[in-house]
This record gives sequence, C-alpha cells and structure tokens, in this order.
Amino acid sequence: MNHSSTTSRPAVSISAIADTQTAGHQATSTVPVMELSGVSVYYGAYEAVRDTSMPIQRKQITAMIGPSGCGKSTILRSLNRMNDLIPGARVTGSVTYHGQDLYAKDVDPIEVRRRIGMVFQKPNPFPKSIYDNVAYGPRVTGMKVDNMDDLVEKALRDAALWDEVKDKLKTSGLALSGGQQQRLCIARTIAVKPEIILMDEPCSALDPIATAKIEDLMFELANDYTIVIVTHNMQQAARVSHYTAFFTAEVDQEQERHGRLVEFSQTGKLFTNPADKRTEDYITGRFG
Ligand SMILES: Nc1ncnc2c1ncn2[C@@H]1O[C@H](COP(=O)(O)OP(=O)(O)OP(=O)(O)O)[C@@H](O)[C@H]1O
Repeated sequence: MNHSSTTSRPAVSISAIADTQTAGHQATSTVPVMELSGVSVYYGAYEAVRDTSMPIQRKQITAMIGPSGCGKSTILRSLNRMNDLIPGARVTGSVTYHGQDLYAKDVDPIEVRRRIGMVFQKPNPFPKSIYDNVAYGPRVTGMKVDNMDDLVEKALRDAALWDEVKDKLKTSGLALSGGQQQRLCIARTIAVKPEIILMDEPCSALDPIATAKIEDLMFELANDYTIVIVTHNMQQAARVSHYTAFFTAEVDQEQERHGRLVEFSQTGKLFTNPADKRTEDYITGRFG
C-alpha cells in the first residue's frame, strides 16, 4: 500500500464504524483499537521511519520514547493522518482503526482527526475566550449539541480545569498559565468527543507542577479515552503509560538516519526487563 499526502474525498464515516464496533465492549488491555503493520513514513525520498508494527490498546496509555529524530512524532502523526498536511509526506504499510484502513481512499481525514484528536507540545489556544476555545470544535464540525454550556462545562471538568476557570469563561484563553492553557487544549480536543487522544510531548513546555497535573489528568482520561503520548522524558513514560514503544535511529551506508521501532511491550517489562540490548542501553543512560 502506498498513501500519498493528497487528501481524498470523504465518504466512509469512521465514527459510524467506531460507534458500531465499540458498542457493548468493556475496556480491556487486550483489544487493540489501532494497529500499525509495516508502516514507513517518507518525507519526499527520505525514509524517516521504517517498518513499524505495533498495536494501540484501547483505553490504555501508550508511550513512544527514543532519541531525538528517531521518528516518534512522525509515527504519532501517521495515527490521525496529520502527515497528510505536510507536503511530500507519504505513508506506506497499513494503519487500521477498528480494523478499517485509515488511509483508504474513501475515508474522510477530517473525520479521522475528530475521532483521533491531537494535543501539541506548545499549548496553542485560539485567541478567543475560554468558552469559545472549547465550543469551537463542536461548532465548526457541525456537531449536534443540545446544550453548549453543558458541553463546555463537561469538557473543562474532564480536563481538570473547570474549577479554575468557571468564573472567567469569557476571558481569553491566552490569559491562562502554560499548564492551564495545555489543559484548555485538552478540553478543546475532548469537546468533539474523540475516542483517541494523541499527545506530542504535551509537558515539555511546562514546569514540574503543571506537568504533574497533566500526568494525573492522563490517568483520569484513560478511563474514557485511548491515549498515545510522545515523550522525551523516560521517567514520564514509566510513570504514566501502560505500554511503551522504544524507537532508535539507525544509520545506513550512506550515513542517512532512519527511525526504527526496537521494542514494544508493557511499560513495566520494558523498563525492568527489556528484550533488546539497545533498549537497555537507552533506559540505563548508556546511549541517547
Ligand atoms: N516535515 C518534515 N519534513 C522533512 N523531514 C522531516 C519533517 N518532519 C520530520 N522530519 C525528519 O524525520 C525524522 C524524524 O523526525 P521526528 O520529528 O518524527 O522525530 P522525533 O523522534 O519525534 O524527534 P524529536 O524527539 O526531536 O521531536 C528526522 O530526521 C526529521 O528531520
């Protein structure tokens, strides 16, 4: 399979597939909601990450760790077709969501990004009020909302921000602290009712107290959502995740670096009894 970065015509409703297939399921740690099989991602002719295969387990936190440039963010973006937005980016192999090929011609990438939301490294609220930041997604996606006030309150509560902002909902989101802004971005993501939340180093711009709050929040969110987090911080991966994927960058004969998944396993095992020497070297600080 070879998926170019050009977006395709919407037809299949990913949410319809997801809603049908998750109905009645209890959360377990053994039901993958997504699967990557032999996924490589190219930027033009450059193969940034090669041959990645791993599951994303439902309502679990999966961390991606590894040295700079090993392709963690690239793989993360392949999970909700964010790479489509980068000119020249191309994904090969298979990414499935509830068994459905995420890159099939008739899948709507906008709908994919609603079901599989993303929180970025730098908090990026819109220059709008706190309320409007949260209401934005439901409004632009045309979600049927009975009571927007209730939806905004629920999203802010779920993002552990309600108590801090309930008296200033009309204030600009940009007037909040960095940690509050990041929780506002999480509320904005939750507001469109995604199933999966991708987080690309969500704490790297935050101080330790704000970081601890986001980590606590991730635990809470994992009751309802599947979370995939890219982090530079091994301790963070060890603290928050159920599963960890360790990536490294291999150097080929032309001295070109290619990201490679070395090991994927339960977090406790990866950090205490890694199967691969390269993982052991990395987690013990001998490399990277
Ligand atoms: N938009 C892009 N265009 C071209 N090359 C890119 C692009 N984004 C990333 N790359 C390259 O792909 C490789 C993997 O980058 P990526 O950002 O995915 O790694 P990473 O592991 O997330 O790194 P970091 O931890 O430093 O954020 C790197 O060599 C990077 O330079």
